[in-house]
Formats: sequence, structure tokens, C-alpha cells
Amino acid sequence: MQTTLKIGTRGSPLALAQAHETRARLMKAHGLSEQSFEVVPISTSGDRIQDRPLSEAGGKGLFTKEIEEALLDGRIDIAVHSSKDMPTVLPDGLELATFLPREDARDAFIGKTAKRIADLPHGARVGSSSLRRQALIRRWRPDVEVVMFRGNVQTRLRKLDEGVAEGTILACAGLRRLGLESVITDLMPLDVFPPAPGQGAIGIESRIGDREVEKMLAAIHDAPTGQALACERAFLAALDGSCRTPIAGHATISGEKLSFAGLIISPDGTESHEIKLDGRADEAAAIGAEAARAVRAKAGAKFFDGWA
Ligand SMILES: NCc1[nH]cc(CCC(=O)O)c1CC(=O)O
Repeated sequence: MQTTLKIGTRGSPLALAQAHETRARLMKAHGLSEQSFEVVPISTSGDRIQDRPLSEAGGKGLFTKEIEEALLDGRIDIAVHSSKDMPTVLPDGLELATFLPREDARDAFIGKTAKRIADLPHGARVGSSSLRRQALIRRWRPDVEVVMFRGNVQTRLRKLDEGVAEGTILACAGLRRLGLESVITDLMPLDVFPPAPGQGAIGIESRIGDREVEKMLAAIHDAPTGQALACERAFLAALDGSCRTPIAGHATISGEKLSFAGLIISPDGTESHEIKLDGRADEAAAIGAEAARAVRAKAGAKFFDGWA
């Protein structure tokens, strides 16, 4: 390759760490030097809006719009994302088809006064702006107060130090990638605190039909992660990913077998519906869609109308 491959990313420390990990894997897979790549940070609307929950400001697409425009314009060649921040429907001409081996998908608790959520005193404050995490905390500990917490990982940890809350929940994967694993005081079990679809997996978006780039990316794609993500994203897509209905979903792959567990929950945590489905890994997307149908049937149509 004579020209440099331009790697688009958000500018946050976590996003940059993910872009650098992608570059390192491409260098190794293709025997290339750092000079063959350029990491291009792009500011997105999601980064600029800090004063309200993203679900109110327009949802997930806010973190991707400007980056996808750059990809379509040819200003960058690939875009590195946290898969869980990606909408299920992409702009025409783009695909999310490459996934790096998944990090630990679990959520982590970072406690200041207690190491575990179970040990928090009544009325303790836990900071989170994620509807899923808020609902799961309320389901588990209705006596705990959930407070708004936005900003990047470092900002949230600083708020915790300032005493704005007794604890917060962040993705284990993000903390590890930032070298901040030591702040974790407890790991949330997958069954009581299921992660967001896509959590822990770096996804790489590219232009459909860009053969050179597709060849480069094929060498770093992790097939089991791709299958797990196909299942989780099909689940999300079939539930329509309404920003107001918290959705969790996690698939694990073991050889040819896939196991999926999904959950939908009311924002107040009082009503939740779970689904578990096993099947063949090569039918990942169909299993995710089927799980969505089944959990929707359990919940009833009214469940989704309740919290618009
Ligand atoms: N919405 C922000 C975001 N997007 C991805 C991650 C973590 C890394 C990952 O899940 O891959 C985070 C921070 C967090 O939830 O703690």
C-alpha cells in the first residue's frame, strides 16, 4: 500500500485508544509501519452536547453522524467505533462488518464508600445517564438514588472524586482500554446486570465495495465477535431500539453454538422481561430477531408505549 490509510475516530481518550488498538492490529497483520496510517480525530454532536441525556438530544446517531460524513466524503477510509454506540441502521453505502476480539462485556461498579452495589446504604447516590443502567440499578436497589452523570469516562470518575455520588457504573472494557481497571471495585454479573448490545466490542465501519480496505480489514476481523454482534444487533434492530426503552442483550459463542440472553426493562426498573435463546452461531442474526419477537410477545405491545 503506497498511500496512508486514514482512521477516523472521535477525539475522546477512549475513542483514541480504540483507534490506536485498531492501527496496532493492522500494522501487525500486514507488516506495516505506523507511517502507513493516520489517525484522524473528528468531533461529533454527541461530544459537544453535555447538558442533557443523549436520549433526549437525539440518541445514538449523534456520535456517528460527522464521522460517517467523513467516510462517505473520502476524508477517512475506516471509522473505529464502540459498537454499542452504533445505530442499527447505517447510511447507504456504509457497513459495520469488522469487529475486533471482544473485551470483557460486563459493566463495572466503581464505589467510593462501598465496594459493591449490595453494600450501599439506603439513599446512596449512584451516577449514570444510561437508561439501561438506571433501570437495572432501580430494579436491584429501589432505595438507591440514581443521579445524572454525563461526559467521558474521565469526567465521570472526577465527579465521583468530587463527591457527586457514592458510586457509578462504567463498562469494564472502556476502563481496561484506558488503563483504568484499578478503579473497579466490583464486576456486575451478566445475569442480574446484562450489558448493552455490542458492549465491549470495537467495530470498524467502511465503505461498501472498497475492496482494498475490505482486504485490509479481513485480516483483523474476529469471527466469533462478529457472530455475537450480529445476534445482539438483530435483537436491538427488531425491537426498534427506541431510546426510551432500555434494552440489554448479550451473546456468547462457543464453537458452533450461540447462547443469547436479552432483557427489556421499564425505566423505573419495576417491570422487566427476559429471554434466553440458544442456537447455531451461523444463524446469529435470526436468533437475535427471534429473541426480539419472543420478548415482545412476553411484554405485550403496551410495554413499549408506556414511556415515550
Ligand atoms: N456510551 C459511551 C461508551 N461507549 C462505549 C463505552 C465503553 C466501551 C465499550 O463498551 O466498548 C462507553 C463508556 C461506558 O459505557 O462506560
